Amino acid sequence: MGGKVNTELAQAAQQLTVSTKVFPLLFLALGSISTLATVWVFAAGDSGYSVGILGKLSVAGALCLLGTFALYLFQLNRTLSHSIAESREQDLRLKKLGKAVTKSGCAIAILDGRGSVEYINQQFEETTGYSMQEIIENGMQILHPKIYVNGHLVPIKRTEWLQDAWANEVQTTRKDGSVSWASVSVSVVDNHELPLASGADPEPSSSGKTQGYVVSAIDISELKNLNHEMQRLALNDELTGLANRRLFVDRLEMQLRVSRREKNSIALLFLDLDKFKRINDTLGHDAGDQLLITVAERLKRCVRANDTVARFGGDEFVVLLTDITDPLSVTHIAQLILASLKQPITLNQHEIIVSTSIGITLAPTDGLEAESLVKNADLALYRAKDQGRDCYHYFTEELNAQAIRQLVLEQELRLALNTNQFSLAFQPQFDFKQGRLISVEALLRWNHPSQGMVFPNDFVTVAEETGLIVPIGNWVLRNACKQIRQLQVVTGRNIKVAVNLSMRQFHDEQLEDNIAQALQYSGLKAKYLELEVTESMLMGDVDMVVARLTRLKSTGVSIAIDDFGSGYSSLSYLRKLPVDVLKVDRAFVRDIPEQLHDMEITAAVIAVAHKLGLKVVAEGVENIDQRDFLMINRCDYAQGFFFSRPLSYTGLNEFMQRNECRQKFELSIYPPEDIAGQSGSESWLSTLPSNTTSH
Ligand SMILES: Nc1nc2c(ncn2[C@@H]2O[C@@H]3COP(=O)(O)O[C@H]4[C@@H](O)[C@H](n5cnc6c(=O)[nH]c(N)nc65)O[C@@H]4COP(=O)(O)O[C@H]3[C@H]2O)c(=O)[nH]1
Repeated sequence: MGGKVNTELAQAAQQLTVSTKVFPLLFLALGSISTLATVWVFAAGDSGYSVGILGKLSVAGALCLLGTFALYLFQLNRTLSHSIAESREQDLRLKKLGKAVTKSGCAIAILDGRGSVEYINQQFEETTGYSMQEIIENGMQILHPKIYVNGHLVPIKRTEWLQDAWANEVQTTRKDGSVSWASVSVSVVDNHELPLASGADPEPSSSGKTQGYVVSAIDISELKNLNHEMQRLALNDELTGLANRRLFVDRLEMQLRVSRREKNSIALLFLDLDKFKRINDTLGHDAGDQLLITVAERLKRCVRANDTVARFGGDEFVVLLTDITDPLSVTHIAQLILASLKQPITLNQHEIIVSTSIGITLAPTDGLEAESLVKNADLALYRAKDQGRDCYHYFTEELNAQAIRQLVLEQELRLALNTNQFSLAFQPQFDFKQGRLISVEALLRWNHPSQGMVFPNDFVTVAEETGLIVPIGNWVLRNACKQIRQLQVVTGRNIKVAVNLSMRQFHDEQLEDNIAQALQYSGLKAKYLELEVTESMLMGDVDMVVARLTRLKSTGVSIAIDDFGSGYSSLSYLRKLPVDVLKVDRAFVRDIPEQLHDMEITAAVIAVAHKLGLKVVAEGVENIDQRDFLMINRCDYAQGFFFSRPLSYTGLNEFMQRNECRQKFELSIYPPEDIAGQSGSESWLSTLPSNTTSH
């Protein structure tokens, strides 16, 4: 705008110059014409005529002269009025500009060509807390301005920012010592931008000499704080304040670059609290949170300030140890962590002790990529857990090979499901009182194209981890119901079938629908289907478990607890659960009669289960002593190699046909009141075949 005003002023000045040059020329021309006319008249010699002409010419000249003068005055007046109007307008504009600067919401400072402050506006004073006088006297450096350079806050050099179009986010310190942030921009004022003196020519921009600087700043402290908070939330774990996975991986990548450059090692420790879920479920989430906070604090105390402790979520923590010179120091820190976390923690007035498992990997020895190192440490952690928890384990190539094998297994399992490679084996369960087969347990088999028969213990864990167990489990459910219903029709006997549920299936919201569909599709009545859940699946929030079991039972099926005794549930906990059958874990039956302790436990479990109105199945009965012990202790049902190995559908059919008459006979020799003290005696059971085509 200033430039336009200057141009207009220059034009007016030029007009005035032109007018003042034209007037004397006109005057001279007219004077010359009248003089020439007079000379010519005198030369002609006719004085009377000449005087007359001369007089007329003189009058004409005088009139012309007057006219021209009047015209000149008119022109001059117009130019002057125009200039006055323009200068008023410019004055007004300048006033407006001045007001805009003084009252601006931006903090504005005007500096002279040497960078000394000449003026700051009201907003500048309010934002910084300094008066104009203080800023003029001390300069901008009193604000301790800093900017980010390569991720670090550094003071701004004076020469750095006093240049045209400089713009940056600047951190300053207010008079009260608080820190603020401003978005600052600088404009240079050249001399050609200043109002021009009358008649002066505007100079080209390049040759303009710096007359001063205008610095304008907008306070962005709030925005910056918000940004900082968002960044904190994005990079830090909200609960513990530790780095989160993103920040950790960033730091890991940075440290990998440093370690490559400086040729030193780093270590990554992956931690998982043992049985954290149980603490969370029993003491509540607030206690769980408190525990995680305490663990975070303890971990920080175990490492140096420049090491990183992060929380990946849940109860997973990761520690990055840098600049390792002695590999033993990593073991030492792992031991320190194990010991530190094992110190008692008070939660909700309960003193608890947590242990942890740690997986360790080293770079560059085990890998050079952040992603693979995290994976390595995770694999090593799994191995530490497998080894009984509360310990650390280093990553090895064997672990890696095992992980690859699992990946292959996962792909093979998917193929197996789509190409019908699964089949079922059925292991009979006998009723001691009736002396007959009353039920079978359906057991999954995988007919691997190259490895032959594969047993569930070799693939169920991977199927569970990958979630494939859900479709595989549904396949088992449908086929078990279908084949047993078929067998019921063929043999005319309404035997039951027990199907194993996996953890994932148990929590699958579709399970009830899948059960209903399997029953409907097969025509099997719900009362002939039993679901086996393991003790470990029932751990946790008792109300939730009861609700889940109640929903399952509403489909009409019965529920058995498999491997009872291997977990941590008490018999009093059991009382609350709507279950029908207890299966005593094979581990207790195995050492009967050698282990007195196991015999006592088994007898106690049977007695209490009966008190709770539950039936008891003993698993893994392999010999006559075990059978007799169980009979004497009034166990209801038995299953094991002593009676029959798992059989194919055809094998089971044959088995049932063969034993029909014998079972009738055996019924009569088993009056419950006669069995006390009969351990080791011969009975109908010893006549059952212990060798049949097994599956
Ligand atoms: N040493 C010994 N073993 C005996 C004896 N009697 C039976 N067994 C074996 O013990 C296992 C009994 O099944 P489980 O405890 O439910 O244990 C099962 C069950 O937890 C799981 N499983 C089997 N089928 C399925 C299934 O369809 N779904 C799920 N989720 N898991 C299954 O795999 C486990 C192992 O199954 P299998 O290899 O078929 O092994 C079977 C069976 O062959 C005995 O007298 N001595």
